Amino acid sequence: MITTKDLTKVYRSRGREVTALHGVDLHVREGEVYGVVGTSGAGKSTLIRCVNLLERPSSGSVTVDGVELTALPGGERAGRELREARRRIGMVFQHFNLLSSRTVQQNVELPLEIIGLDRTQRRRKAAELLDLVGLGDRARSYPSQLSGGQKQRVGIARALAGDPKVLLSDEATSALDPETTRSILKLLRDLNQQLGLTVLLITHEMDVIKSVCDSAALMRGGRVVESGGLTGLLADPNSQLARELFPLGDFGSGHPGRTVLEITFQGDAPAQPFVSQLARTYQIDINILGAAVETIAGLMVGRMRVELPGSHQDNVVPIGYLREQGLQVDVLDVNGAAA
Ligand SMILES: Nc1ncnc2c1ncn2[C@@H]1O[C@H](COP(=O)(O)OP(=O)(O)OP(=O)(O)O)[C@@H](O)[C@H]1O
Repeated sequence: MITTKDLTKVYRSRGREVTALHGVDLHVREGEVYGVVGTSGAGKSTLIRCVNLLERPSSGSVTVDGVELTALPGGERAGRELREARRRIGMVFQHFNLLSSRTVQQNVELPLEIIGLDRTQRRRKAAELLDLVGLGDRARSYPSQLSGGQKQRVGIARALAGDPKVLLSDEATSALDPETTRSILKLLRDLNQQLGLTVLLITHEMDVIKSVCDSAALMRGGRVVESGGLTGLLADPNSQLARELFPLGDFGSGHPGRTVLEITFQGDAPAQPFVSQLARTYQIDINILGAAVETIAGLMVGRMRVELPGSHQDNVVPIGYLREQGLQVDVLDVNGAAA
């Protein structure tokens, strides 16, 4: 649904050049919630602004819903085709960007006025959208009379006015408290499911990725350093995103002459029995160094670090047994890294 190829953005101001994006390839599938995470200055805002061409990339291409936006004419002012394509891309902002002199309903009607809908159609559509975001009873309020979460709901209703297939969210929950953040993320998830909306969001919070995203990309220094579906990333022992999403903590790394395993299980895989089954089957003492269970992307994921007597070679058969149970098993070296 959204593809960027070799996207590069160089800002030039007062003789200085900053390369904010270095050849970014991103692929967001239809109907998924995709999160881009990274620390400040990683290039997230630049990336999301390049996706709807609020910012013109220096090179590379952006395709949304089959239309290559970067191939459409438009310099300082967007041409008609680009404006049409943008209408199918909604955007929500960290600071809501509502007009304070307009009521909630008038804010939602604004993009409908630009499209040229008449008054009756605008009213009907705005009322539907406000109902959808749970603010049907606040149509006549002004933004200053609303809480942060309610303002963001108005921002979301406005973003949906052009019946977009794609919603871009630029740190939509960063200005909100944790409980309001949860309710806005739930709303985004509900809209994704009810309307089949594809959502691309940027955030600096791993919790946002964990609670709402199907896929994620990690950005650093203007580059995507890792990306993929969350379940796949969690099964990858070398994934840095997975470690940040699901930190195991410092459980220690065992003793020389013993083997440390990291066991990851997902969904319905039994959390406990495999350790006792393994101990019984092979008559070995198993030392549990640590364990954690979390719900990520709606899926229960667990990880356990255990220590077995003997070297890796001595434990080839028990390790094979665990893998036969459908468990992801990684043998850690003495420093705790996957061998
Ligand atoms: N308009 C601009 N002119 C010059 N440099 C810019 C401009 N916008 C962003 N930059 C620079 O580009 C780099 C990436 O910035 P960007 O805002 O995309 O990162 P970010 O990951 O969104 O960070 P943050 O979360 O702090 O907004 C930074 O070095 C920033 O200083």
